[in-house]
Amino acid sequence: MNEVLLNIKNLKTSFRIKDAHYAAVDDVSLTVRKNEVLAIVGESGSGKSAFAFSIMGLHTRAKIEGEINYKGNNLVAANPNQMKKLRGSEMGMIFQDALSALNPLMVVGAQIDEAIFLHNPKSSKSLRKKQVINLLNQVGIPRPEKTFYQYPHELSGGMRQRIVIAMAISNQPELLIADEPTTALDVTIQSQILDLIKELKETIHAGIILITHDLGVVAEMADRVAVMYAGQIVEIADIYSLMENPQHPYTRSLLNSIPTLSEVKSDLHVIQGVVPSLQNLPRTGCRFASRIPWIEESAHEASPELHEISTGHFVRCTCYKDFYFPEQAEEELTYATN
Ligand SMILES: Nc1ncnc2c1ncn2[C@@H]1O[C@H](COP(=O)(O)OP(=O)(O)OP(=O)(O)O)[C@@H](O)[C@H]1O
Repeated sequence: MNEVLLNIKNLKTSFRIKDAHYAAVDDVSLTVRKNEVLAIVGESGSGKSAFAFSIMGLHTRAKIEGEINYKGNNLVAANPNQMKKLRGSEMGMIFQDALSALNPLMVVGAQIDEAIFLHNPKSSKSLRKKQVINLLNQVGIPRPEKTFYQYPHELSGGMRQRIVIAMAISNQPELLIADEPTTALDVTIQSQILDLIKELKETIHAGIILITHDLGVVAEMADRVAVMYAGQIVEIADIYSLMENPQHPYTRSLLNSIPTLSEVKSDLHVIQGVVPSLQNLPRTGCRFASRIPWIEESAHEASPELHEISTGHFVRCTCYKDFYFPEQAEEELTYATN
């Protein structure tokens, strides 16, 4: 098995709202190995970005507790300068919105050049130019020499996202975080960008955290998957176990929402509702209980833990054992009486 790159223990990221702190990431523990893609999935508001920003040291006002051990150093204790050095060199991030991640007043080649220069100030200009052209080639830019001198607004959304990826990998990061890297793109471009990220895993052997709300993307990309709900991991497993044997009601609902060509999926088997706002998150008991009110209260644990149901496959709370979709019970009843 590949070496552990990131070992996160009991991470808690809280934001101050009025007079109190509220945890958007609440007691998350996980590892990321070299050469693996760990996908983090969950609906909007489940805490995925807050988690990613905590690792990269990008929160300015949040209170961060727990440990983020990266190659043996706890990043929670690192100062802003140390984090700045790590970002863009050993750790790269691909943001959702390429346009706001790029400087509109600078040609894209110069922006990638700057990323390289920042971490290799002794490298010569001509060598850096060659590196930029190589990177542009690597991310599939058709005419790198021309694109070097173009401004972000002159490029399409897909091309801009490739530039952001080129910047993120310019110093061969060991850890790459991609936060919804394809959300803003159309389907064809989306699959090209995903292929590119897959290729990066092969070529730079980075550990990759891929954040998405799209389980279709996960199925295509991930080695392991962590499902987040209301700031907590509710299920974590390797991709096969998660897809073949999802257990947590939330994971089962998310999977049912993926349309497939071979199967007509029932809308009825998708749990309705949204993640509560930060101030309204239930902090005791099963956080998902209010979305599955038809499940007996006694099925939930008072303080839900992650249970290992098979090697490396963990599920939070005992409610998964008694869970059913209400219409499923009705369908089964109809079938039995016909
Ligand atoms: N700076 C902040 N101050 C206060 N609350 C915040 C802040 N950033 C995020 N939150 C809240 O924390 C919770 C988690 O947000 P986060 O952006 O991490 O979710 P997400 O799963 O990444 O969602 P999305 O897919 O929409 O990006 C949300 O309730 C959000 O409103």
